[in-house]
Amino acid sequence: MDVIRHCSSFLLPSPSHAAGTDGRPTPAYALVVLNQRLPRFTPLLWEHAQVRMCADGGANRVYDEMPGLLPHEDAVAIRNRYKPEVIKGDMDSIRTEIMDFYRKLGTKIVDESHDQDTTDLHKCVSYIRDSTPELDKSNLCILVAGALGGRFDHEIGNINVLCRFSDMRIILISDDCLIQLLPRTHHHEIHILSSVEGPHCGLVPIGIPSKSTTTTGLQWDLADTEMKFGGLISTSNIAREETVTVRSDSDLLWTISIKKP
Ligand SMILES: Nc1ncnc2c1ncn2[C@@H]1O[C@H](COP(=O)(O)OP(=O)(O)OP(=O)(O)O)[C@@H](O)[C@H]1O
Ligand SMILES: Cc1ncc(C[n+]2csc(CCO)c2C)c(N)n1
Repeated sequence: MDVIRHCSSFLLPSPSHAAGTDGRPTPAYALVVLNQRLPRFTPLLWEHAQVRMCADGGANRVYDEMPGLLPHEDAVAIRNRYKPEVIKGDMDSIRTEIMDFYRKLGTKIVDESHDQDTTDLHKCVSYIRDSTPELDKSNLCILVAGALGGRFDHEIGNINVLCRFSDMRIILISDDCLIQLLPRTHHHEIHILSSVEGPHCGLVPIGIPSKSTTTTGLQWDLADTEMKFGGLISTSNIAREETVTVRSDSDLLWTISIKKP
């Protein structure tokens, strides 16, 4: 079975640091900003990304909160510089003046108010998959800012997007942690960047129980272990080694804490 290697180098500041540790190419990143308080490192994610989108009310957040994250720069200049390429959603949360502001700057607005069966994050991921020919999909990683904390129905809806697009690399990010899906179709090698993440982590079966999961590099490793809701799931685990490996017969969520500055 093929191995997928994971590394949170998008949390590191400079492109040279972010270029990977072993000569492998850095992924191409797309950023989706949701309607939640912006994580403090959103400007960094923005710089790493080749395409930046806002999900509906996420555009309010970029307009309102980006200047506060870059307090030494002029707010007007910040708002003009941090311009999403696309705003997509059912448009019931974005304020009219924000939509007008970004439209005038050239942002593409995609109104899908007719679709009340998929979330705005789902709509944005579909757009990135289907309407961004400039992005190299073989090496694409979608970073989602503001996906956690707040309303639980939104959080679980965001996690469901990981499952609905299980063949895409999508990472949900908050100030405190990140979450991604480890599909059962691959073995996984997770490079831990201990300067910015860990040690607290978790592995959780999603959808169906796992009959067998095996890991290395954790304080409480699993050895052909069963995991299920209502039984054992791995929370409050600790990443002990620079590389954590995971193999499982079912899709798992991997989560790791993000260090405070
Ligand atoms: N409190 C939250 N926690 C996590 N994600 C959120 C939260 N609020 C919004 N989001 C995410 O941001 C996206 C856009 O938010 P927005 O408020 O525009 O959604 P919405 O469609 O108006 O939701 P609703 O109608 O249920 O309030 C949502 O689809 C969701 O992915
Ligand atoms: C069974 C079921 N539950 C909830 C919704 C509502 N809903 C789900 S996604 C969405 C769009 C949010 O921007 C809305 C309103 C539905 N359609 N079907």
